[in-house]
Amino acid sequence: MREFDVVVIGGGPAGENVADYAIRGSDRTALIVESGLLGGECSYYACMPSKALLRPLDVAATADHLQGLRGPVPLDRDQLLARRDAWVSQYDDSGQAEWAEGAGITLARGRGRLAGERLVEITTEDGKTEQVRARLAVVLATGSDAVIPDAFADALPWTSRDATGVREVPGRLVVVGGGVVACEAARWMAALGSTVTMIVRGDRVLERAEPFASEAVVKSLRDNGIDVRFDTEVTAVDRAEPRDSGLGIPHGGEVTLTLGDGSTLAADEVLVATGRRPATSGLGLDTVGLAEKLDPEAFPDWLHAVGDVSGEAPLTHWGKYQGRQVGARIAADAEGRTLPAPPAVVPVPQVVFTDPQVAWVGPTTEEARSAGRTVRTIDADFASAAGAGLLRDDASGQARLVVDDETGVLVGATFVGPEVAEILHGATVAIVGGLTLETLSHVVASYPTASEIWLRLVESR
Ligand SMILES: Cc1cc2nc3c(=O)[nH]c(=O)nc-3n(C[C@H](O)[C@H](O)[C@H](O)COP(=O)(O)OP(=O)(O)OC[C@H]3O[C@@H](n4cnc5c(N)ncnc54)[C@H](O)[C@@H]3O)c2cc1C
Ligand SMILES: NC(=O)c1ccc[n+]([C@@H]2O[C@H](COP(=O)([O-])OP(=O)(O)OC[C@H]3O[C@@H](n4cnc5c(N)ncnc54)[C@H](O)[C@@H]3O)[C@@H](O)[C@H]2O)c1
Repeated sequence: MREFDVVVIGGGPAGENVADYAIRGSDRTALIVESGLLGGECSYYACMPSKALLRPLDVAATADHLQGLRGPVPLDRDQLLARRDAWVSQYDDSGQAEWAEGAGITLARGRGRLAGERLVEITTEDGKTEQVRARLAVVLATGSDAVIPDAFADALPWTSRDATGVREVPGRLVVVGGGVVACEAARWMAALGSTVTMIVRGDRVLERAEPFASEAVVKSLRDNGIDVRFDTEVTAVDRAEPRDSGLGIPHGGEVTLTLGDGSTLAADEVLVATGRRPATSGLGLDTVGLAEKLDPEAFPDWLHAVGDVSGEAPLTHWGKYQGRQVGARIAADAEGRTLPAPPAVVPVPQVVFTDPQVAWVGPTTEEARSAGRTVRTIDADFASAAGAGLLRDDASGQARLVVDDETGVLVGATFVGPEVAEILHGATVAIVGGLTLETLSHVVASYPTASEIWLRLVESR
């Protein structure tokens, strides 16, 4: 039986990081078991292709709103899809496999499952099985799967994989959901030529963001011709000849959706963007006495979970952080070292690549108050900073800080506006560092950059 110090099931960003950090600079060994493409959902079907499709749209929207340039910038659909294909390396993971080899990580192609204490069974595509033993640790890093509500299952709807991997653009597309996938995908699908209707069961999109962020995104989706319908549910779905026609190609004939008020809506494809669930099925958790719903508290000391499967924030950067933390801990334990304690607060940042962009870190006002904190908010018009106004002629948006009322310490921040993705990190640094507004008043941003929004915020305190 082959033995490794660390065996990781799942080679997405979280799994790659944990393997790397557990062995780097040592003679320890690590195995990653991967059933799909090394690099995971993020690299081929999620973050990378979606952002490859969205970035040119951002640049075009900016160019269309800059006096001195003659717009509108035309979109070249084939070239946009070719850009996506380049960013997913034509769905070829040999570059990632080379990286793993260079990092000293062994790769096993196949599906992994626990088969007892420190044991992992690998089943290859041709049905062969092999058991391997982990001397130090087994790490679950299998990611998450798209949730498809029962009413949609027989219609073989598109999931985010098809939207990011789009090859044939459906004429009429219904997007179900009002979360991050729905808002981002509606945007690039409309730009590619679909007539998009968004069906949102609640009364706002981006439920976890500050309400002003949701409002700004809805306005822009509507300005881009997207029909956003709130408080609407789908009660039945019928499809002519559903078939598995392949990634990014409509999965059959016309789809008819029956809505809560009894009306119907016809479309050429329906994209289900109703959340994701940790990929724990078939992982053999029962072989070590664990339930399929992961409870890391119940884990034996040799077992860990990182990334989406852990049930924590389903974001690549968070999974990578977990991977670095767990990997470093495995290395430190093996070497008898003690790691420095992490900071008291490590908040999760999130960027939504809509137009305007939405970026936040830490709790929103409502989240902080429901958690029993006494906080106050400080708001500023995003365009009030000269550098923000210079980004594009129609620059607008809002910035909000959530501040502990007693101590003046920053606990959360939200930015809505062009390019705010790149402003967010300052807020994350300030929160991890426990900075007060008083200290932030000495943090000088260059003129004229959009970062001067911090000055406007601090001045309003
Ligand atoms: C459309 C979309 C866009 C997104 N955009 C962003 C973004 O811009 N920024 C961001 O931070 N996050 C984004 N996310 C979220 C991000 O994709 C995930 O948080 C991230 O991929 C999680 O990484 P992971 O390593 O936990 O899992 P994954 O990336 O899902 O990787 C898990 C890997 O495990 C493999 N696997 C599963 N089961 C087994 C098994 N039993 N044996 C062997 N291998 C197995 C899978 O094949 C896969 O390769 C997006 C998600 C979607 C759906
Ligand atoms: N830019 C980014 O960082 C980025 C981009 C895309 C996805 N992601 C990550 O991927 C995760 C999954 O994204 P998502 O948009 O699928 O999930 P989500 O949790 O963000 O949103 C799900 C949406 O579907 C709705 N919904 C849930 N069940 C439903 C049902 N049965 N019928 C109708 N509507 C229903 C919810 O009300 C919500 O509006 C997110 O949590 C996000 O962290 C991140």
